Amino acid sequence: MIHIQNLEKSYYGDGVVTKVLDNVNLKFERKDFTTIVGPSGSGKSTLLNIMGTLDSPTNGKVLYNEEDIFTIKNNKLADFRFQHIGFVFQQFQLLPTLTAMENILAPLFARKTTFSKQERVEELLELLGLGDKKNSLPSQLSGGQQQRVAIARALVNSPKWILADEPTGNLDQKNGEIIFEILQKLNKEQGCGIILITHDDTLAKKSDRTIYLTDGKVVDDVRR
Ligand SMILES: Nc1ncnc2c1ncn2[C@@H]1O[C@H](COP(=O)(O)OP(=O)(O)OP(=O)(O)O)[C@@H](O)[C@H]1O
Repeated sequence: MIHIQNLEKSYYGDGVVTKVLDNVNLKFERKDFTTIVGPSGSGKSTLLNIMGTLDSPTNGKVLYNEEDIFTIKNNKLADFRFQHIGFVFQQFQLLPTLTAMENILAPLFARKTTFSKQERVEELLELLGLGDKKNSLPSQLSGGQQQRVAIARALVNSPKWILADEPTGNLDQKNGEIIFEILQKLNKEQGCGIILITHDDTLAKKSDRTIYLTDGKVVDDVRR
């Protein structure tokens, strides 16, 4: 479970304080596919980045199974992220000079694993329908295929959570739906908790729960 308590994020500049997140309190369970929606600038990415330890709050706590992630020492934070969280972004963020297979393996570089890296990458390529693309460079792949490589990379260490910031934002509707269905399957069949930001209302309505943010505040929380 992820438990967010009294979360606040403010930016200070030119003598002005901008409150981007205002007293956010939420609990997330791994069984749910949760979407976060809201107008541009409402604080969605800031919230997800803080939940993923990519940014820090001004006040408040983020607990993973009761552990306050902002008390974890900096040198241990990368390990925490590696074990618990897979990130997926709108811009895919693949390394352009590495093949699909090498991109998927990148998070395991210089890490010892209890599983065979080669077997894991083959399994993921198969799962995401990329079996024939393992030696392709990102530039040789379509947007949908690049996003599937990015999802495989996020999954390589079997994280408990996937945090996805508009993963379908750069894709056409059909590819957006394919990506959404892959994430849905991961949630329902492998118990991977999904928290996904989207501007697409149709996709949001297909999720188990939608959190609505406006001006940094949770204004609605709908379960289906
Ligand atoms: N480093 C920063 N310094 C100052 N203000 C910032 C900084 N990062 C974000 N903000 C502000 O915080 C607010 C929330 O930004 P955020 O990216 O979280 O919104 P969002 O809901 O994800 O928007 P979008 O849908 O456009 O991606 C915005 O008003 C933005 O300008």
